[in-house]
Amino acid sequence: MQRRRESSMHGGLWEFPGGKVEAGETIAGALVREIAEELGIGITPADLCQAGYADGAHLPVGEQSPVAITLFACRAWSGQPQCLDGEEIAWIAADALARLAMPPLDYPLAHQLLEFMAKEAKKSIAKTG
Ligand SMILES: Nc1nc2c([nH]c(=O)n2[C@H]2C[C@H](O)[C@@H](COP(=O)(O)OP(=O)(O)OP(=O)(O)O)O2)c(=O)[nH]1
Repeated sequence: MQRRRESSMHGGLWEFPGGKVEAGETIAGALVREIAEELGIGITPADLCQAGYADGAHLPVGEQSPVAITLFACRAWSGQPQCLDGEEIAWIAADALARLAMPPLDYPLAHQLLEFMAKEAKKSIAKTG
């Protein structure tokens, strides 16, 4: 997880690393670029698997935002993550994410990530068992 710069919108809160899709990019292509910029590691679209999605519909009426976030799990990368853009970065266990102070959409994403990981674990047990 990455803690946003104090001076930014949602400053000081923890979020999944990533960022906005630019014109002409795919969502996965934008994530490859953002992860290189923010963490200095190399990932490829082939290693990404969609793990969640959240938009204003996940928030209470009156708190809705125009932002939509797609969450990807990444199975492999090259290099060591460094904090190049935020205040700090940290590995956080998925079941502890909801206790972090995060922007609103990251809570439903953290919940979906737990469900995704549980499904993946079941698949892996079925394959080996
Ligand atoms: N992670 C997260 N971001 C949110 C939520 N709601 C919301 O408006 N945002 C905004 C904050 C940021 O402006 C934007 C995410 O884009 P970003 O990570 O590229 O952040 P940024 O604008 O500070 O960075 P940048 O374009 O300068 O690189 O979405 C939310 O619930 N979670």
